[in-house]
Order: sequence, then C-alpha cells, then structure tokens
Amino acid sequence: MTRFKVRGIVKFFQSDNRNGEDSKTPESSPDDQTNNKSVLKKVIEDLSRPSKPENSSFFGCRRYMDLAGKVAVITGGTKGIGLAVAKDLIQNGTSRVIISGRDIQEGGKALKILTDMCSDKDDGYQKAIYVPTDVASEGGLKELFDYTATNMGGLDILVNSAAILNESSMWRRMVDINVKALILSTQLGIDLMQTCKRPGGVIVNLSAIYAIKPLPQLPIFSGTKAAVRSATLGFSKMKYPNLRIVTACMGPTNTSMLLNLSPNDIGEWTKDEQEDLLDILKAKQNVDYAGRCITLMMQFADNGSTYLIFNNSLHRTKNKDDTMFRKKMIQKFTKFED
Ligand SMILES: NC(=O)C1=CN([C@@H]2O[C@H](COP(=O)(O)OP(=O)(O)OC[C@H]3O[C@@H](n4cnc5c(N)ncnc54)[C@H](O)[C@@H]3O)[C@@H](O)[C@H]2O)C=CC1
Ligand SMILES: CCC(=O)/C=C/C=C\C[C@@H](O)/C=C/C=C/C=C\[C@@H](O)CCCC(=O)O
Repeated sequence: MTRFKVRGIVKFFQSDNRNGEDSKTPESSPDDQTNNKSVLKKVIEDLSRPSKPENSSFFGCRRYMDLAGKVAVITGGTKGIGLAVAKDLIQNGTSRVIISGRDIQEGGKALKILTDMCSDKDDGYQKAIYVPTDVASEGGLKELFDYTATNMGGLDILVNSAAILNESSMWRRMVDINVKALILSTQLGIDLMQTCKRPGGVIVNLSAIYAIKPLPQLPIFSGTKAAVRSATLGFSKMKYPNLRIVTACMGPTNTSMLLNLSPNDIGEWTKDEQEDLLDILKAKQNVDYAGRCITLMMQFADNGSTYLIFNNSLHRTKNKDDTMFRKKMIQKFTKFED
C-alpha cells in the first residue's frame, strides 16, 4: 500500500508494479542489470526531483482547484489512463465527466463503470457521459466540443489522453492521432474555456517518458510524445487568463497495451537495447495511481509545468522552460570552433 496525502486529501494505492514481471525477464548478467538501472536512475534524477507524498502541499504550489461544479472532457477516456482519470474525478466530486473514445462497446462499458460509481450519490443528473468521437476526424473533435458547449455551458478541465502506439506502416495514423488531434483538441479546449461563462480552466496533455529519453525501439512514438510536450509548453506560453496548460510524461503504466506485452514483442534489437527497455517496463505502475496524480496536477500544477509519473511516483521537472534556448541551456552545447 502506498499512502498519498496532499492538503488533507489522503488516498491509498495498491502498488502492483511487482506483479510477476520478473518472470518475463530474459537472463542478463548482474553487471548489465546494474548498469541499465543506474542509467535510468540518472535520467530520472537529472530531470526531476522526487515527490514527497507525505508533504502537506503539492510541491509547494499554493493553488487549489475545487472539482465541485466542474465540467471535464477526457479524450481516450474509455480505457486505460483516461478512464482512471475519469474514475478519480467522479470519486473526488467533479460534476460532469465526459469521456470520449472511438469504440462504442468500450464506451458503453466505461460508462457503466462510472455510472455505477456515482449512483449512490447522484444529485439527480447524469455525472458521467460518453460521447463517441474519433479524434482523428477534425469534424468529430469539433462535435465533441460543440456538444460540451451546448449541453454543459462550458468546460473547466480537458485531459488529452487519446493516442495509439504503432511503429508499423500505420505510423502516419499515429502522428495524426498523437500529435495533430491533440493539438486541435487543445486549441478547441482553449477556445471554449476562454469564451464560456466562467473563463479559465486546466488542460493536461499526456506525453511519455520517451519524450525525454527516446526509446530506440519506438522512435516515431517517442517523437510524437516529444511534440506533445513541446507544443503543450508552447501553448502555455500564450498565458491565457486563468488557464493552465500542463504536461504529464507517463512512465510505463498497466494498461492493456502493456499488460499484453511479452519479451517476444521486443523484436530484433541489441541485447543492451532489449535490457534497457525491459528495465523501463519493469517499472510499470498502477493505472489508478496514474489517474490520481493527473487529478492532483489539475488541481495544483502551475501553468507550463511538466510532471513525470513514473514507477508509482510523481516528479516535477526542474525547469519550466526546459525547451527554451536560454543562456544556461546554450552552455550545455559544445560550440563549433573552426
Ligand atoms: N500506458 C503506458 O505505459 C503509457 C501511456 N502513455 C500515454 O498515456 C495516454 C493513455 O494511454 P493508455 O491509457 O495506456 O492507452 P490505452 O490504449 O489504454 O487507451 C487509449 C485510449 O485512446 C482512445 N483512442 C485511440 N485512438 C483514438 C481515436 N482515433 N479517437 C478517439 N479515441 C481514441 C482509445 O479508445 C482508448 O480509450 C496516451 O496518450 C499514451 O500515449 C505514455 C507512455 C506510457
Ligand atoms: C495509447 C497507447 C499508448 O501510447 C500506450 C503506451 C504504452 C506503453 C508504452 C511503453 O511504456 C512501452 C512500450 C514498449 C514497446 C515494446 C515493444 C514494441 O515492439 C511494441 C511495438 C508496438 C507497435 O508497434 O504497435
């Protein structure tokens, strides 16, 4: 059990990241394992500072957004991390949670889970709503935001979780869904949050740890997630009044794609690459923990901040402006001298 306490909110998480993954790991020497682990450890140390779950504040942030009366839209909310966020929002008093996703059967199942959760404290209106949407379709995305504007009168929370992982000839679709759709959704979210009766809100865009340290096995996926991170930071620089736009870099999380992954899926890579990947995957985390962290980000995170949710712990990156070419950043590069 992991105890997670923030400003009086106490939640308990069952950590399941040790569930049998060792049995899937191919043999490697203890030295190799130590080396891989130390590389990974260094990446995390370099880019983040450890969370302090028992702290009475969230990384010293003073802001707190009350979820009561809020309307949330979650793209890719019918499964995995998106659904975990939806559950967490319902549990913590969000008034309306709209989940969207392509697959109607999946949407129906997710809606039942959410509806069952809120039936005993229903205030006479439907808290969870499923809107079938293919985010790859511009028209479909616009309909989702039009629906929200018309039926909810505005939007306070947007989580862009919809994505796919496919490095095959389908990679163009991956770019369409992971990058183009997320950018359009962010723009539509900003527009609605700006123009509704209660202007402002928070947008959380889901990136990946591979945006920071690309995986050789997933170059295109890593690239899409780097684009998400950078575009999100760029949007945050526009400093829309009362609007926060933040990035969650996800580490491997127990969702369907990862649960079904076996070492055979790892393909023809070098031994070092395979072990590096397996080391990362061994750190897979509880999906509900990921959902909880994303809600906390919504409530507390500063505009433009990036958080890493990795191995059942939450980290905030040191630099808000880490993609900007500042003097200090330039010093990290070797200058060309002829
Ligand atoms: N699970 C993990 O280990 C990691 C996840 N992430 C990111 O976290 C986010 C959530 O991932 P998971 O929950 O693991 O994935 P998942 O596959 O469990 O769920 C993805 C959701 O996106 C939806 N979706 C996919 N294509 C869509 C489309 N064209 N239109 C509408 N909805 C669509 C699916 O229906 C599903 O509800 C993604 O952005 C993913 O890239 C990043 C790194 C690691
Ligand atoms: C929304 C889907 C998504 O982004 C899910 C991400 C889940 C996990 C990413 C990461 O933690 C692990 C990936 C490991 C991949 C390992 C092997 C590859 O061979 C899989 C290739 C899958 C593909 O091409 O579709």
